[in-house]
Amino acid sequence: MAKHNIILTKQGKTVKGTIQLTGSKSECNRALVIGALSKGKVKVENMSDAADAVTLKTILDLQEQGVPPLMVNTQVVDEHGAIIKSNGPTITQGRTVSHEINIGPAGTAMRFLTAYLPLLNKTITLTGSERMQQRPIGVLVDAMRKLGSNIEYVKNEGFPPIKIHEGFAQQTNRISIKGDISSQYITALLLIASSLPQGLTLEIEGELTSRPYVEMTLAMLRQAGIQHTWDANTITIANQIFAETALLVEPDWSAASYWYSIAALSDEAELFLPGLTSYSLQGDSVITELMANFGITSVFKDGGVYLTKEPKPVQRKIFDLKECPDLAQTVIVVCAALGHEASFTGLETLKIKETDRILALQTELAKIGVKLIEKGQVYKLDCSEKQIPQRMFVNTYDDHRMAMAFAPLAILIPKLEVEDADVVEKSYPAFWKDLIKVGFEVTPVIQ
Ligand SMILES: O=C(O)C1=C[C@@H](OP(=O)(O)O)[C@@H](O)[C@H](O)C1
Ligand SMILES: C=C(OP(=O)(O)O)C(=O)O
Repeated sequence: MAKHNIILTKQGKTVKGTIQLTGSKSECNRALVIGALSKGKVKVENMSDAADAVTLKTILDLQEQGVPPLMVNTQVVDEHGAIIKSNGPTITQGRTVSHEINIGPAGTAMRFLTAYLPLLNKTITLTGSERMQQRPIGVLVDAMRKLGSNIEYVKNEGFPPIKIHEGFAQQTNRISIKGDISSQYITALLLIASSLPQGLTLEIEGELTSRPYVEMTLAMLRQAGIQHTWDANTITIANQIFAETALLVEPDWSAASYWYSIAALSDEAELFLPGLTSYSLQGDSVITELMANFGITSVFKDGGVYLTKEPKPVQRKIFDLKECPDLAQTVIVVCAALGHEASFTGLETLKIKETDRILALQTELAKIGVKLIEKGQVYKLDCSEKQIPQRMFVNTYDDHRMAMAFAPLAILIPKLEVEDADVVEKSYPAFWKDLIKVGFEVTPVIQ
């Protein structure tokens, strides 16, 4: 697909406005899977516009209607394996041996479907973008195999695509799972736990990364009528039925983080983000505390949050981002732009996200003369050669957060060109339109 670049400019260093953010991709993806598992008893309110959530909804809806998943990828083959029909929804003859779902770049959806689809007792191949095929899934596949699912790797051991064979019979109700690679594996298993005939006890081995996302899962399950116990490193969910209820998807705090960086790089800011609360299920609401270090005050009133900026010297030297990995780019770019030489921990999982985010940050920050130096578990910014150029080209590496974390630099850099502007659709499709609302100019680059 053709990539469209844009040039961002901003006159003046004041931002004022009201921005209605779309629903949280994380909450929405959970609500959609819970809705599907409950067979419609649990409704989803405030569906997110995030492309990843829309894709997941489309796939789940098609499954429910009994239509082959993502019809464009459906193939019907004869008994010798020859393709006799593909790309069509109306399959009336032949043996349907393989439906293929292509989840694109949606990591959370990939992981949730790896746990959910085996319960449907169909043979389905689950694949994703080129990058998705490099993002590990082995820990979750191993767990699903132990539970009783027959899954094989289509290309590389431990990575998508995977082929899920029909015929699931629960073999055990106790699984031990590594906690330090991705919390999404744990969430995926917790989501299906109450639908398993014997329920599930998960024992988390080692450290648990991205813990607030697991807490979000359990809180949403509880809202949907599913109880759990969590003692030390063991979470248990018995076989239970869902309550008749609705899950309300809150606005996305990860998306809000870019408004915090815009405020942090401005001289003056008055922004209102409706719908955000201080008691959010999203761990990324910690951005209010992180950005307080940069002089941003968050006041919760009128059903949302007001942000104001008061210039102040940044004191905090160490940021641990283990519980909020999606804020890493936001916070690191702001520190770099302000020349604040902080250290960061908890970045271990960044290398397996939409891109290797450490490498991407290092490459792009070098364009403003800033180094992000790895020292064991700690990353340190060296801003000694920082310089703000007149122009900068931001490579985005198919990563929405690279685009959105670097966009606020347009407040300091007169002409900021951002590669592949559509990349933001993954979680925040209205991002560029929202920037225009507060006075940014967004000009498409004619290629
Ligand atoms: O469960 C979720 O909704 C998510 C968990 C996190 O992933 P990891 O657990 O892999 O860190 C986060 O980075 C991702 O954007 C969304
Ligand atoms: C890591 C992310 O998403 P996912 O893992 O769902 O692709 C993200 O949104 O930053």
